[in-house]
Amino acid sequence: MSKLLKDSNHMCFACSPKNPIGLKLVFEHEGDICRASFIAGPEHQGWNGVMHGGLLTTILDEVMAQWLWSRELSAMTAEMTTRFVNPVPIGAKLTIESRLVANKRRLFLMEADALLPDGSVAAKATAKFMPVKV
Ligand SMILES: CCCCCCCCCCCC(=O)SCCNC(=O)CCNC(=O)[C@H](O)C(C)(C)COP(=O)(O)OP(=O)(O)OC[C@H]1O[C@@H](n2cnc3c(N)ncnc32)[C@H](O)[C@@H]1OP(=O)(O)O
Repeated sequence: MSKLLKDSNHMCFACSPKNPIGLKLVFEHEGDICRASFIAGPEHQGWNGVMHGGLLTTILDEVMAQWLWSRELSAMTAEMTTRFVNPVPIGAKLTIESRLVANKRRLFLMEADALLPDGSVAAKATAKFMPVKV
């Protein structure tokens, strides 16, 4: 296992429990799905009452990255697209799920969905991750 994967002092904005301004995401794995949840507070908004889209993209990115990390695959996001389908109200519990779509040559093609409490889609992302040495 890489040193990075074992490093308990990492300060990842999205996942480190030690980052004072971080999102402190926690992940669970079920079959081929990596899942996290997040409730945006007022400090996470862009438009009044609506979660900032850049932050939503950060979370989608992270949940895809964690799918790979959990399998000890070190890879960085090389490209990512987010489709914002519905606004995310402040205070609504989001469920974010990622999965591998394909492993083509050096690239991992990933996708992720952010779901609102009623199961409707808030946002969908696709991304290409490139393996890196850590
Ligand atoms: C405790 C820890 C917790 C773990 C905590 C986990 C934290 C996760 C964090 C979330 C994830 C992130 O945000 S990661 C951070 C954001 N991402 C980054 O900073 C990445 C910055 N970019 C890079 O470092 C680089 O560009 C790489 C590594 C992506 C690729 O560089 P490279 O390895 O030198 O590769 P390069 O020569 O450019 O390209 C190799 C081949 O791939 C192709 N290629 C390159 N990019 C693409 C692309 N987007 N789509 C298709 N093809 C591409 C090229 O054309 C080339 O084809 P050919 O000529 O071979 O045919």
